[in-house]
Amino acid sequence: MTRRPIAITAGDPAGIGPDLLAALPAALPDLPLVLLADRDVLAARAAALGLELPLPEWAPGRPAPEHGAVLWHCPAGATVTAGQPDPATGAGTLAILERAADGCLDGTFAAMVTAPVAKNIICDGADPAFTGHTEFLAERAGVDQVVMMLTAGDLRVALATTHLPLARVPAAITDAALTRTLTILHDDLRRKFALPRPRILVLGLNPHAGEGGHLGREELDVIIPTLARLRDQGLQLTGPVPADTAFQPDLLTQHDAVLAMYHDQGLPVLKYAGFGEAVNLTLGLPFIRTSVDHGTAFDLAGTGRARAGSLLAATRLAADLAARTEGQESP
Ligand SMILES: NC(=O)c1ccc[n+]([C@@H]2O[C@H](COP(=O)([O-])OP(=O)(O)OC[C@H]3O[C@@H](n4cnc5c(N)ncnc54)[C@H](O)[C@@H]3O)[C@@H](O)[C@H]2O)c1
Ligand SMILES: N[C@H](C(=O)O)[C@H](O)COP(=O)(O)O
Repeated sequence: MTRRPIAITAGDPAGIGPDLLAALPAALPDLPLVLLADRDVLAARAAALGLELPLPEWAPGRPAPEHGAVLWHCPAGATVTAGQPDPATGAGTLAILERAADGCLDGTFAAMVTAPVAKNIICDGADPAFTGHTEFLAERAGVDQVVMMLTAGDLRVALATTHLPLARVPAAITDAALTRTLTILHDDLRRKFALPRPRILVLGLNPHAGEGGHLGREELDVIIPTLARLRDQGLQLTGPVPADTAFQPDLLTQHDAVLAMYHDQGLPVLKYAGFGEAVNLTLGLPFIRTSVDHGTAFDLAGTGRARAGSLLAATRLAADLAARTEGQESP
């Protein structure tokens, strides 16, 4: 088990993040956790849910807990009402992400786990260019490319493009970007998941993987030649295969991960298979970051009906990965 604490970020203070954080200390008493949240928001949500939550407070410079949870108070920046998002809290939400990422970069934290943010609320209140944790953390860590991968049981789905308007996806699938994505995916499956020769199933972009060029040329012009070159370098790649028939048990059991070309090609299948228990990971960062598979669910904030399964799974996976990769040059 990791001795350094894991940072857990609260996400949008009006969403279900604080509900889930309030339940975490009792659910995972053995793990050292630093919860980054507004103390009043967390206390109010715990009270609404009938949870006991007297958490010791922590701040950088103080001894980190070896087990159990502590709170790093991070002001929300506005009065918070559960279920009513407010762009005035956007800057506070981003400041939490910065603190967690910087703590991972300087070695204070073994990993970070994120509860959901609302991208539009951050765009409206703090940073119009914000598109998601994935891209934000890549920039904060100074890396040019990362890979979003979600896991649900044995199913792993990674994405070649993330939070991009659909109209801009084809142009983003270039030889350089695909090469980088597949290299990161291959390396992280080896290092983080102990798969010495990962087998990756790559989807086409167009219906029927382009039907020999009659339904789109991206397969012929970019994906097929890139995969051929990477196979020559030793990567085990199948495809590009038509996305509509790729998610069948026979094919999936022969592969360790699927690479989808865009967000809504891969994630609906993954979330159908495991919504509520799945975990989102960012590969290619110089630290471990996991997250929930769901959004802010403003309709459920403060009601007690938010399920905590995905946050628990994300926290356990972060702890396992931290223990597994401790001592490696880059996790
Ligand atoms: N990890 C993240 O930060 C993340 C992930 C996805 C979406 N989002 C953001 O969340 C916001 C809302 O997105 P959305 O409405 O598409 O998705 P959502 O996941 O918030 O909600 C979709 C449906 O699932 C339900 N649901 C979600 N989480 C649940 C839980 N833990 N337990 C029980 N039911 C749950 C909701 O009540 C809703 O009916 C958007 O602004 C989006 O940007 C953030
Ligand atoms: N694409 C993710 C999903 O659908 O679950 C979600 O938007 C979160 O992405 P970030 O971790 O980049 O915020």
